[in-house]
Amino acid sequence: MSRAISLRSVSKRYERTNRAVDRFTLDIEPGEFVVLLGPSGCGKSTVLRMIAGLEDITEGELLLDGEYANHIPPRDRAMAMVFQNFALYPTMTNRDNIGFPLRLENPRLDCRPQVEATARMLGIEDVLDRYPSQLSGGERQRVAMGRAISRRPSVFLMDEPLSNLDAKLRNRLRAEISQLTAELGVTTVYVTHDQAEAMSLGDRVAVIRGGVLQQVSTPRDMYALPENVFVAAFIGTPRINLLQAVVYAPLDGRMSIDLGKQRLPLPEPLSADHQLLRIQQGRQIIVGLRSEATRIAPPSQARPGEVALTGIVEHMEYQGHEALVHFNTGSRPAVVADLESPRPQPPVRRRRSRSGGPSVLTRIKGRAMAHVSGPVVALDDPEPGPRPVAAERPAVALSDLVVRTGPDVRLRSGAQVPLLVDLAHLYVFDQHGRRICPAPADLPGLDA
Ligand SMILES: Nc1ncnc2c1ncn2[C@@H]1O[C@H](COP(=O)(O)OP(=O)(O)OP(=O)(O)O)[C@@H](O)[C@H]1O
Repeated sequence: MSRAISLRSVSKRYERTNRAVDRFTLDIEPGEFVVLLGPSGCGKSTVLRMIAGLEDITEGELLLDGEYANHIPPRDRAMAMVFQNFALYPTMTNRDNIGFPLRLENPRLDCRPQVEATARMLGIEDVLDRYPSQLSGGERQRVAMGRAISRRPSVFLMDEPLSNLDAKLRNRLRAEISQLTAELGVTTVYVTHDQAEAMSLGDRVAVIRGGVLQQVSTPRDMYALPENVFVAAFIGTPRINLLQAVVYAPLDGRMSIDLGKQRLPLPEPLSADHQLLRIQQGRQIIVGLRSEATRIAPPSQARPGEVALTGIVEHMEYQGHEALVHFNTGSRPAVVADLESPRPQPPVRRRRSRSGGPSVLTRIKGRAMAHVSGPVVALDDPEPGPRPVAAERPAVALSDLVVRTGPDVRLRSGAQVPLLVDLAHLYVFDQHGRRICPAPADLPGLDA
């Protein structure tokens, strides 16, 4: 049996802390595999533990198969949990470890057939009579999974079960978990901070930041239509290029996006999405370009919808099957709060503000607070009103645009290279980080 799980505006407050989980709402279908994804400390494990009943819910409701379940003790929820640290009993053989939940349920049961069937499913029949200390990490995690599935639970809760394993083993076990949960048809909630793992495993992925659910979508939609800049930056490798920009919309001329030293002219007639950008005229926005949205080619080779830029090669990252070229286009990257490993930024040369601008301390405080809630994007020194095109700007971070290319392309550092940007793959986020292009589906009057 597999169950439906609903979290309705669920919050968790620990003593003397802000909400670790803040009004979290999510409906999980029976048999669905949902991944909770987010940076360290965002509240993923707390959500999982509230589903398991290991953590009280401060506010809101948990429903299991539509029934109010906040008060149900963990042992009566028919759920099994797998943790990152395997959590096996060292003095028991692996056979006894797998059979333990069965014996707990019914001490007189001969659990051997069920243990052996489970072990066969996981390919660990040969190690049943050894102890956990005599196993490799991957085998140990299989035993831990065996223990979780032996009782045929109605829900699997997995908290970073692969994070203690090396990359190769992780990939293999990932595939096995996917196959196993599909075969058993058990509702699975899986916690990870690894976006690649989330994207490859989940029927749906729920991205959390600072205890707040940002978006829940299929992996494909999450990549194609991130609802905000945080999701856009969290999903995908290499990280999406996020550039500070301003919409330039003269009454009598072509609309464009001013990236600092260069502009992206919007093709005419304007698409419905691009027309909506007109109301952003003069405001700071964030342009998102994934590494595959730009290619190295001269303007003469532009296809419909492509516009020209140039970039100076900063460095190349050879990846075997492809190469990533890091360009300086004279733009200013937007800084996304709360990502685990922000792009390294070289020191930015600034003029000291004499007119009472925000102090360094205020800016640091602002960014620290953004870890808990608030804006997902930090636009350094936002300048109100339209900005003159190609005006003198403070020095920019050296590399602001990463472009994916074939492995055989050879480029010299410092070379100026023509680029074509495919505007069909242009994302625009407003100054709060919300996606405005492609326009959100719930925008009134836009059906597609
Ligand atoms: N028992 C506790 N008492 C007080 N604060 C707690 C407790 N457990 C968790 N927290 C806080 O709640 C927040 C969410 O923690 P949680 O473990 O759910 O995050 P997470 O996303 O699973 O992080 P990680 O990936 O590092 O495990 C964190 O700020 C954490 O410090």
